Amino acid sequence: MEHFLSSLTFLLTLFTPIFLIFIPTIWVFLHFKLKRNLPPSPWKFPVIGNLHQLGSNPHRSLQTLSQKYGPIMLLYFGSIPTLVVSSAEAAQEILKTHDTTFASRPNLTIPNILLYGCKDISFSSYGEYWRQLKSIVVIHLLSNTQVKLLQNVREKEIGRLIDVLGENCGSSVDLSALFDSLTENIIYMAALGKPSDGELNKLVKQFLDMFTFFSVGSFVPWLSWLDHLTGLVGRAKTVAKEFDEFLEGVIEEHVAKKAREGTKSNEGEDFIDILLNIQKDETTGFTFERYTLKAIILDVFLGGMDTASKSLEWVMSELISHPKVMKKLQHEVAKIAQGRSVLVEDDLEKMHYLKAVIKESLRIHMPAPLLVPRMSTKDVKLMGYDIPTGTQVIVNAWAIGRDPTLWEEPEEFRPERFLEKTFNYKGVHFEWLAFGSGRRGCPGIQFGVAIMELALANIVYKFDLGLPNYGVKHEDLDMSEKYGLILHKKSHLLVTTSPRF
Ligand code: HEM
Repeated sequence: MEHFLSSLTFLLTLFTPIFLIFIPTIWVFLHFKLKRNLPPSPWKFPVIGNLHQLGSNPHRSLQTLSQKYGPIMLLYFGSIPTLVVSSAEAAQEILKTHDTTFASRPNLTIPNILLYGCKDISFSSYGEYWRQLKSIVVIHLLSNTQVKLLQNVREKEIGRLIDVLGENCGSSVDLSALFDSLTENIIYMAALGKPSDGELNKLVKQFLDMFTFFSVGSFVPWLSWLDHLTGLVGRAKTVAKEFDEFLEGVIEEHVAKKAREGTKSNEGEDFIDILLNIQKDETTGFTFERYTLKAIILDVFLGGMDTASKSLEWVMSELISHPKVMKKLQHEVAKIAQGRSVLVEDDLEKMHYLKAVIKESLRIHMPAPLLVPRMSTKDVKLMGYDIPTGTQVIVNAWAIGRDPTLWEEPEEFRPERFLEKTFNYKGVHFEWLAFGSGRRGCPGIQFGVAIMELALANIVYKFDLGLPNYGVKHEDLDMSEKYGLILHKKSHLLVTTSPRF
């Protein structure tokens, strides 16, 4: 009995403090958790959360879910709480009012491996490192002046595309593939100072493809070993190593050339030259390592490669499906060309309808329909809801671009609506977010738009475009989408061309 009592006393002495500390803590935790006003959520499965609800076209599935749960909803991508925003008002809260709180990026497996531990601009966390990189890119690589300096590269490559179309008049040509080569060539020349070749193309394609693979570890961290088991991590490491060796080679070539020729003038310098200059110049205030330089170049491929070409593919498909719009556009460009054989960049300023056509196409077919995911870095109150730190945020810009409360007959391709609106590309109008907005907004707008406008103007000026005679009417052109790194057409756009003069 005495032994029993002493054991009891011992247990009470041990557990009483534990109860006294833990029970109130658990109570406080539950109280606040239950009291937190979280956004509405659909029912979720254990482990995978709501991932099964994303389907093959997440922008569409999320739009459908938002029609039921509202413009701010909380989903779980595996164990990662993910806020999905589908109205212009909510997007403004994220991208403007609370921009700094949502300016970080989630930690994802593939970008981590491919981009030197996310040491690039697109995926690095918000902070001083990212700020420096973004300034370098905005001031030195993608500024208006720099984009203007690349005018001859664009004109040459677009001239080549026009020649191919001219040589193939009457036969079926794969316009999607031609747009891909056009942007590839321009990006390679701008970034590396050399034209594309088969090997490099293969490498870049492998690199971009890696971003489309699903990594379990990004969403269910305790299952990250599965990414090793499936070979995903191994494959990503191989691609990263091959690309790194390639970039090292190109950078060394640039260093050797500079040592041979000295710095005569800045003319004709590519992005690697410019970055090497900044790295050497102590007065710029930027110090960075070799891996940062390589990560920036990779970002140029990542951000620039498919965005402009797939946007051109969509806009041309819309024009072929809407002959009246095509005629109106051809009328505008012909009036400005006044019989000259080619249109140059100075002509573009006056082409208001052309700009409206491109904006309308970007509204319906946003290349990055869900922008790039962001992450909250502190607790914040958003439109009455409590959003905890570490929540991933997805802005469904595609759904906002088709919101019937913002756009009359949103499914209709009607460029005229952009003649009435004074929308620019900079993301200050939250109902149209093709390039994102705020601190993490796209720095490549001028670069991308310059390619699209000049290519489109010259193609429609020189040629009438039709569909190969397979019995498909222009209004029945297949417009199905394929979701990927960039939203593109499921089937390539095959066309026939005939000269207009
Ligand atoms: C039609 C052309 C393009 C479209 C539609 C486009 C669209 C976008 C979008 C939607 C974002 C995410 C913005 C956000 O999260 O708010 C983005 C980010 C970015 N884009 Fe573009 N882009 C285009 C061209 C380019 C080009 C040509 C480059 C570079 C050469 C580029 C480089 C980047 C980079 C580096 C970021 C990440 C910015 C950051 O995280 O701070 N983009 N782009």
